[in-house]
Amino acid sequence: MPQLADYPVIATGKVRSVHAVDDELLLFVASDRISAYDHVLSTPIPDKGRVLTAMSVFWFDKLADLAPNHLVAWDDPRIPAEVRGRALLVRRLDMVQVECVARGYLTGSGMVEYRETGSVCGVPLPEGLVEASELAEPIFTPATKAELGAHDENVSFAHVESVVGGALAEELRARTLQVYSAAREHARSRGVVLADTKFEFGVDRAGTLVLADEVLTPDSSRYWPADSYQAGRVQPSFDKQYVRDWLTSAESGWDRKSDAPPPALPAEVVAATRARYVEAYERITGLSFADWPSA
Ligand SMILES: N#Cc1c(N)ncnc1-c1cnn(Cc2cccc(F)c2)c1
Repeated sequence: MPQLADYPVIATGKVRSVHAVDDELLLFVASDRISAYDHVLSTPIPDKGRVLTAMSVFWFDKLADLAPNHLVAWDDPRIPAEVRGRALLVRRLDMVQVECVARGYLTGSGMVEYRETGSVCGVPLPEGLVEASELAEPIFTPATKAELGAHDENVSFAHVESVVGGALAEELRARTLQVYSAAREHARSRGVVLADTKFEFGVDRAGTLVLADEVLTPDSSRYWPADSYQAGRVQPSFDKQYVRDWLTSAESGWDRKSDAPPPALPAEVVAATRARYVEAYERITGLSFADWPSA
């Protein structure tokens, strides 16, 4: 049985990494680390990596007719036992260097840009929109990948065309909006608002556009509880609100405007956050997390 150390690291993020298995295959590993307020917290959330991996697998399968994806296997002897359940065997692609974001609601960096310019990524929007307003149609708001720790930079469609060419830019936009719309409809039927999401694509040897990275996880998307949705205020995050509320409470003793790193999370916040990740998975998939493989 292989060890994770046998597979050289080819990419690392705040909470995940990509390792080389052979010329054709990579191992995509999700950790239990959680980030909040642009900090990776010192306290892991048990099973977060497994829940997010299970969610990607569900969505890859659900959306396979709309978009070919890079998933090869999630339970395979080439996956080291130590990361079983939180690692995916994926095929190596030529990655497109554009963060493909779809937004059905106005929040985050989109809201900031709208307040300043009345548009997002050059897409003009109606006047009078407020925090968390639902958009009449979802919009493609691409970004360029920032260095580790910095925020991605929103760019225009014309910029994407200049980077990848007109045809591929149009295909990225069309596929991003198509997959977001299908996922959003399913999530809404399960009582969850999929406000926005970020896809990464690659191109295979045949020149086919392939959905890669993680997809439609709470780390790559904003999920809000539908029953408390109300435009005009910042919505509670389905998965991270307990962490955010504790970190900004007097109890934590932390000042998010300071340079100090966030304190360790209390056990009850960790447990409640783990439960929210499992709840998100089970509500969206209708499956039991207990059936998902583990180390
Ligand atoms: N997925 C995928 C993939 C693929 N199927 N083929 C080739 N390269 C990649 C690949 C390389 N880096 N990233 C982004 C990235 C950065 C940092 C950490 C991460 F986990 C992931 C994606």
